Amino acid sequence: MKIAVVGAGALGLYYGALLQRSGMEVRFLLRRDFEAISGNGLKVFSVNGDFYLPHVKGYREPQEIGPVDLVLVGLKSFANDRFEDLVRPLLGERTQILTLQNGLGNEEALADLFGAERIIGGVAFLCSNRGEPGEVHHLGAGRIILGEYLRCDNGRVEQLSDMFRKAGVDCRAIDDLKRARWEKLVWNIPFNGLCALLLQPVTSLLAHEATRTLVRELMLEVIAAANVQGLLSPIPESFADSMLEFTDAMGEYRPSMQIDREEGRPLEIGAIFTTPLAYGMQKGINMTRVGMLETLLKQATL
Ligand SMILES: NC(=O)C1=CN([C@@H]2O[C@H](COP(=O)(O)OP(=O)(O)OC[C@H]3O[C@@H](n4cnc5c(N)ncnc54)[C@H](OP(=O)(O)O)[C@@H]3O)[C@@H](O)[C@H]2O)C=CC1
Ligand SMILES: CC(C)(CO)C(=O)C(=O)O
Repeated sequence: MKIAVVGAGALGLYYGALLQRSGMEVRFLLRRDFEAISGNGLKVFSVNGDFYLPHVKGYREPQEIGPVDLVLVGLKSFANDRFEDLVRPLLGERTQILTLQNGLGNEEALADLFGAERIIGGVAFLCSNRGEPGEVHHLGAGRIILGEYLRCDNGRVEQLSDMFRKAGVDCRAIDDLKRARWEKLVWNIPFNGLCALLLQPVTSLLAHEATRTLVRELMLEVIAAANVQGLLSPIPESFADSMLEFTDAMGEYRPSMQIDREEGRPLEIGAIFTTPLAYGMQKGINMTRVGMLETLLKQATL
């Protein structure tokens, strides 16, 4: 399988490197890291063992890559307005597009431009950061769940899961991508939002009764909005408690949105807050606390 990685940052470089190491032909669309990677290859520092790829195919323009079998999208969602320029030149008649971005609306944006039947979504439970040009740091986790954007035959998602598993990624196919996306938001909305706002790690929120309660209330709002979206099965309220326990075990973790704010980068407020709020409103659910958090984040990053 010939794969193009569009959005070759913390997530795209990490998964792309694993796929190349397992024998796939991977072509990376590079910007900041073009010279470093084209000249000296890619170093992966990983909790599962470091490795080095001396020869990596890097390109500055998608036209130089041409049509591939799979486009792996790892852009931050605020760059989705570049889909047309960056993805179109990579498409052949049967090219599949897999987005591993966080939040809602990414599959829809790709489907509107390139056709819904091409689109596959993946929810990545990964902690990776960029390093110096030519380096990526995998700090933990890495599991992916994959689902079709249109609910139909799951065959090709099973094949992609198999490809990721052969590359060493814990990966499985699921029937309800929409449910998986909302489940991830149950974590991302309170923790990414509050940690980015306060510039404090998850432990600060969990240590105090009042902020722990606020996190849980935000989670319950997200679950209520999720459960009117036509999921195959509802998300139980107990999911909020399991997410709190999961986070208790994470220690001083700083969510990606907090790191982005600390480093002065734009935040993915649209995909993680604005679009879920709109989907809730369309079905009559007003997530008031989530709306307040969205407003505060926008104010804080003006
Ligand atoms: N990192 C993680 O652990 C996880 C990330 N995610 C999600 O994955 C997505 C990607 O996140 P992450 O990898 O952390 O983000 P990064 O900012 O590290 O990577 C984004 C990449 O996109 C590239 N890019 C942006 N615009 C262009 C363009 N016009 N042309 C070419 N390349 C471009 C950037 O280029 P340049 O090199 O020039 O900066 C960068 O390499 C997000 O939606 C995030 O929420 C989900 C789970 C975990
Ligand atoms: C759930 C978690 C911690 C890992 O994927 C995450 O999504 C993040 O840091 O943004």
